[in-house]
Amino acid sequence: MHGGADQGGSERGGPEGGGFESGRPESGGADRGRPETASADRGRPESGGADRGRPERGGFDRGRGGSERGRSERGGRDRGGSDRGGRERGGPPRGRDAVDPARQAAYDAVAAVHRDDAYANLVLPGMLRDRDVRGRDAAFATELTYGTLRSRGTIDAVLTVAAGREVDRIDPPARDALRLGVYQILYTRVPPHAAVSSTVDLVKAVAPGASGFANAVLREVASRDLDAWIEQVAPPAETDPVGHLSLAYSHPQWIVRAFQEALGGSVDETTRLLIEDNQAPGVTLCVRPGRADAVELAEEIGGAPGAFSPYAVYLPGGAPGDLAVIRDGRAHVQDEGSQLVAAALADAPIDGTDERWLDLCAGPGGKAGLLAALAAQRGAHLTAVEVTEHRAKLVSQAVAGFPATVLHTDGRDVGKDPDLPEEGFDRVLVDAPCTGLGALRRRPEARWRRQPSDLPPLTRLQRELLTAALRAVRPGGLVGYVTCSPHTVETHVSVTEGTRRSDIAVDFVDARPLLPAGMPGLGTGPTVQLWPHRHGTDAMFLAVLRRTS
Ligand SMILES: C[S@@+](CC[C@H](N)C(=O)[O-])C[C@H]1O[C@@H](n2cnc3c(N)ncnc32)[C@H](O)[C@@H]1O
Repeated sequence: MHGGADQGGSERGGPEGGGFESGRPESGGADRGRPETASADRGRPESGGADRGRPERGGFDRGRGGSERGRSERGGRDRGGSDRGGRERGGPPRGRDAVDPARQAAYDAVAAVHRDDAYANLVLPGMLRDRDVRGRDAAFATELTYGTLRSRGTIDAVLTVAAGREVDRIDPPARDALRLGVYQILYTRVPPHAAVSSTVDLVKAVAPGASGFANAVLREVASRDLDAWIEQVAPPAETDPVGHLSLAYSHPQWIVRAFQEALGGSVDETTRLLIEDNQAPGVTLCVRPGRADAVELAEEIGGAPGAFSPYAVYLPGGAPGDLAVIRDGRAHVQDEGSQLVAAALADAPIDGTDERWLDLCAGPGGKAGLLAALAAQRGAHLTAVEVTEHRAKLVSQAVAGFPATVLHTDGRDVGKDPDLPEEGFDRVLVDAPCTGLGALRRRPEARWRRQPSDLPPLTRLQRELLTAALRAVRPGGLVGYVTCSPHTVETHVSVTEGTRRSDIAVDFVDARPLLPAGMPGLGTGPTVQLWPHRHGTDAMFLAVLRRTS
């Protein structure tokens, strides 16, 4: 379960640290017909990306091993040839040293994700560090890893046709190497012959005997461009829009359907969202009020103040962990949407006392860090609850020095735990565990791991936590229900069901005026749904409820 500020994901080609939402890279590159997003005109480092949500292509015009060696391509076996065992015609397997370190690292990371259920954003930085892969090589390895994982749906459909067999009938090492090769051919500026020969080298190292097969398959892939392949493998947009978008923009169909429903059925907006999901997001800091100022910090580090959140600073580049401002607790890494929903709850008008704030799902502490800083300025105290021990420790670090108490307990224990009394709080945040479908751009493999079957247990928990929050807030107090998923079952349905099952009466507060004036695309209220393609933020949902009895 993840969401909110727990969105690691360095795509910066280097080890990262020092934040709750680590590394959000910027990317450059071709941008054919990419719809404008809010981020494009507000000083955030631009993310490039070609049509179809292709990840960046700029900069990586590289051949095999980082330099084109002018190798003439050897013909391999026919596509029908063996992809396992046997000795290659070109001589003995050449081993790992024939593979350049960037591609080897990308392969190892992709293989670890598929073989061991690893997370790319966790496994890759360590590999790059341990192998001393840096600079452009690290950036290349990162692009290959993230791009291949994101684009897996499209890549596998192409591979199935080019190989003449289902991808799960290709041995896993050869399959992952081929995926990396297809990605390079169809999505990057790596010259096709270099992508083919470097991938064949990789296959020789990881799947000896399959290189002839790989050579034939990749040459077939290289015979067409991405648009031509999509025309071939995707169903027609006119008769099957969801199926088409799913193949063209590499998202599972159930996720495309959920996005389209949350966007009121608009195919155009869904397309723009999917494209944005395939971009590497930039890094945003959240300054902690009272300790730093966003405009001053932006000047200090050469970044840009956020377009919407008064606490946001867009990072120009480099690893946020290197920044003194993060090390000394003046700021943390946090998506701007996460900042906005936390600040909206803190700023919502309230009658009566306003001293006891509660964050019922606080780990790893992104929103708690902001709320605790605001509480300090406003004479309030934050209680931050987290059920997972190691996350509770992260919350303690996030709120250190602020008026805050961290409870390592179950948020549903309101009324049972003496530190969580019923009617004991003026403002309560429920940043509920969710599918994280609103932050897919940060975790390249997440879209393939998540399943519709994840929804029932999550929505049950969401409703239980919301009813616990309603018990915890005093009459007249406010509850903010937040998810970093736009799936309507986790947003509107969970709020409606959670409040219906509680015998506590509530009114919806219009959340739109709680967001910065002039913020576009906030809908008809009273809830708010933020979107990557509209606001440049994660797809955060916010409902604000006032307890009336
Ligand atoms: C979406 S994340 C919260 C992100 C956090 N608010 C932030 O901004 O960093 C949800 C958190 O709720 C925690 N959680 C799950 N079930 C819980 C429960 N029953 N009580 C308290 N916390 C819970 C998860 O461990 C996870 O850390």
